[in-house]
Amino acid sequence: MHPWKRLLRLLRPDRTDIRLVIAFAVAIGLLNLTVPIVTMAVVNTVAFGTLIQQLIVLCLGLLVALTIAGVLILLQYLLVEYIQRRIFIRVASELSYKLPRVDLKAFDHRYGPELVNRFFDVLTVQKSSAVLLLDGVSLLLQIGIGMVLLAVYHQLLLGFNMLLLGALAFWVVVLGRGAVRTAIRESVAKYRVAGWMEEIARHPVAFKLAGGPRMAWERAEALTREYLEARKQHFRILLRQFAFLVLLYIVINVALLALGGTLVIQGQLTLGELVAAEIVINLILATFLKIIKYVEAYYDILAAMDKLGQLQDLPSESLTGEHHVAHSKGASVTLHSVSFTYSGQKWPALQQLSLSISPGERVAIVGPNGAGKSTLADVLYGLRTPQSGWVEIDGVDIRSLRPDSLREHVALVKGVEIIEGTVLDNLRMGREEISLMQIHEILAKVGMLDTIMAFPDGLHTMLWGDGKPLSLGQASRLMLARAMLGEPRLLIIDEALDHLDEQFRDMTLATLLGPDTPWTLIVITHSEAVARQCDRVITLLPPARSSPREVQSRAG
Ligand SMILES: Nc1ncnc2c1ncn2[C@@H]1O[C@H](COP(=O)(O)OP(=O)(O)OP(=O)(O)O)[C@@H](O)[C@H]1O
Repeated sequence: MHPWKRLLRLLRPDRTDIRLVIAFAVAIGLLNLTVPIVTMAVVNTVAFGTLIQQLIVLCLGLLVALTIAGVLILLQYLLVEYIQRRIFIRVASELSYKLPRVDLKAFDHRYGPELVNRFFDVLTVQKSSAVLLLDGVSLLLQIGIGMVLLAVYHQLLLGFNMLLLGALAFWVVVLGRGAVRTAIRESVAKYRVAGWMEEIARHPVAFKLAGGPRMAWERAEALTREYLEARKQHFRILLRQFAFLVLLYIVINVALLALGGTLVIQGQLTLGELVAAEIVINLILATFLKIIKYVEAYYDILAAMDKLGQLQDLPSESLTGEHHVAHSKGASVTLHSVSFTYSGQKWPALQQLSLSISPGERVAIVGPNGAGKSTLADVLYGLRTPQSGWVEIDGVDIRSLRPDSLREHVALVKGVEIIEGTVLDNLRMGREEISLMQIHEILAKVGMLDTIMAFPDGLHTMLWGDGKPLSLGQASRLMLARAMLGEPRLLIIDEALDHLDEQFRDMTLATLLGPDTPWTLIVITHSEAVARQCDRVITLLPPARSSPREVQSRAG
């Protein structure tokens, strides 16, 4: 979608306020016209030596007009402030609704947090739209009204208007060609620099390697060069547009003084009219040199909309489908010839995989790196849809279920995903119905209760995105506790137990395998000791590059 269309869509809910801002700008423009008109009247009054009372009346009239204009300016300022706030709220709420629902494949080739940096462009949209609405509109009106006024003074000045309009059209269409494209390219380059800085901060240990700082510097330098090149291209267009405005400013100034003077000499224009016309012209011309600032704001806003569009266009999971209704303990799982290939990959990660897991069964999935174990977990959790074959949970094809409904029955523990918040926030994850008693119980079961309670703030201890102040093993146990709290009917654990020491692993396993647990358990692991404790071990082999693979299964 063109950034312009995106902007219109974003501003649509504010259209009434925007119309008001424009209406105010028209009124302010008209009221400001009283300045040249009164000046003309004063010049004529003084020239003909009329009474002082007339001067007082003129000044009072001017005072009233300018006071009304002042009030309108304040109201306009207020409205634009509200529009800015609403833009922020709308973009923030749209994205916070969208991001948890984004289809995982959107992040296969892009790093999500880096992509989300584009949210900061909402500030550009806010600031630039304020500048354009407050000053840009009145500037255009000032030019428009000024031109009408000039046309009223003399038909020769009408000709001048036509020339001016032609010059402006040339300025926008010809000299401005490619400006939106270069503005977008500049902002892409800007994000690449920011993304690299983020990458350095994200890998503090890797960049402490002997060559790390040099690599960080060299890549930053290369990306900065790319940015400068993109900025130069954009600036070239701005500069040529600005140079044309300066030229126009000089030519018009001189030509109009000469034209006005000639008309006065020929008696076709009064002295007062010449002075007023000069004021009007100078008003137009003074705004001329400022136009470039607004044009740059306009290009920036479109580039920002393009960036925000990258977030708005992220594909979402479909929220259609049935709600899953099943109350039995433990879900059954069946895979029917499931094949899945990542986009851009030549070979499948899963190839014609068939297996069946009974309700309440505890199954270990083992296999070498790259065998497709994590991909299988993603498929079962509804994060990825097989290109062929299908998966049944409780005998229901998961394609016909709403993903959120499926995840009320299925939980996946994969990696360490600690969010910035308290321990309690991290455990509940919005499920306010989970009681403190349940939380204490589950923390004790994964051997984390003493650790958490030893922190001065206990359950209210703040955790940071990287899991600090928890160790990797502690954070993994917190992830397990988070999943178990939801009492899923299918619990999939992707290597989380492999991070634990023997004591905590056995303790957690005892909880996971306990006779009263409500789930069917799938544990993906590289640990023989973990696999041995399960009812059954399924070995996944890397997909044969030419023929369907075998699934080996043995009792645990
Ligand atoms: N996001 C992705 N995009 C493209 N290919 C991927 C992606 N994720 C995994 N793969 C590929 O899919 C195959 C299976 O990967 P998967 O992570 O499922 O293996 P795994 O058995 O879990 O491995 P490990 O034991 O190392 O965790 C691998 O060949 C991998 O390169």
